[in-house]
Amino acid sequence: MPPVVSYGCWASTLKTKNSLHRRHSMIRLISHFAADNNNTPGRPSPTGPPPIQVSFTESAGRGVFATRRIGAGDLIHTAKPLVAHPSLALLHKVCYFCLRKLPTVHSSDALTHPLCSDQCIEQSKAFLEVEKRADWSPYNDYCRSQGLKYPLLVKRLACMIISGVASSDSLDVLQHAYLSPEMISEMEKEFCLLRHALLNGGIQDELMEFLTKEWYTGVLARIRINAFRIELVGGSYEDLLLLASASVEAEAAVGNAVYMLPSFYNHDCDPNVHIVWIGNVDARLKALRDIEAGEELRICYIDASMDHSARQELLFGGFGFRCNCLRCMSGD
Ligand SMILES: C[S@@+](CC[C@H](N)C(=O)[O-])C[C@H]1O[C@@H](n2cnc3c(N)ncnc32)[C@H](O)[C@@H]1O
Repeated sequence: MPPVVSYGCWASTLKTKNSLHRRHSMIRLISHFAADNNNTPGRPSPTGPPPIQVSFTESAGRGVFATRRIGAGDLIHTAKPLVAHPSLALLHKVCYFCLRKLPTVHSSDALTHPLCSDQCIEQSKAFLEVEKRADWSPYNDYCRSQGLKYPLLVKRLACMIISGVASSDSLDVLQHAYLSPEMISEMEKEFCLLRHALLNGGIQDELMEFLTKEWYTGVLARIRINAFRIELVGGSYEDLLLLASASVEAEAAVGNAVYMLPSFYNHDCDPNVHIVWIGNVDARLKALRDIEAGEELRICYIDASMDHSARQELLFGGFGFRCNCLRCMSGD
């Protein structure tokens, strides 16, 4: 198999402290992913690691590469979110933890935090204990009125950190967006609402030391580039109805989530991999065609049926890059 990494590039970048940190983070990321994959039913290879690795690309930062041949239609790996949150319009219709359409409600406070199973109750217990201490209506109302969805992910992450189930640097390894001074000052209001909600909920100062404006904007800058909008597919007729009613409320997605490994997939307007959500927020990465060892795996961030200039505009506006995929280079 040809090397997928330029070793010259590794040698020079490894000299800096930053890149050492990056490399350690990368190792952490791969172990995180391996653990996740081994715990997931229906994993692609029960005997070995998934057929991918994260390495540097020529012109799009880090990317995901095949370590062996992958067949069309193969499930490459699955991924659980680092953080997820339902759309505000569907708060009472999907599980507050895994975003599954609610079959039955098991939790005692079903109206504000409906959960779909004992497993979701267990996994959300720690951050919900923190979250339930605060009154979130001003924060949620502000997000609703401004059409903001990503601050909800920051709120959940903050509650996870305070409860001890996540660390304040858990998203640091992800690429961040450039934020203009205007964008940063627009975040002031939501940041203050978040801090006040937690302070008024009696959270001790020492548990909130991480919650600075810099932390808040840094997390949002990463979420902007790396969050996935979750649209469930392949479910029942009721799923389709749920999505239909959601779009009437101008919220087609059941929620948003950030993952570790899927965040390293670069974009291509003619992708060889797609990401799907069947039933809940757990992501499944599947090969769209045969992929050779050493080939980069890419997903499509946007609607690939748009024309060249619309795609370029959306990618530049939303993700801050000019797409260099073969399709764009050919002017298609
Ligand atoms: C979700 S991240 C993908 C992983 C990223 N390359 C990294 O190093 O973490 C998205 C970013 O990757 C880069 N990128 C992804 N697809 C690209 C493409 N087709 N052309 C140029 N840059 C791309 C852009 O900088 C974009 O903002």
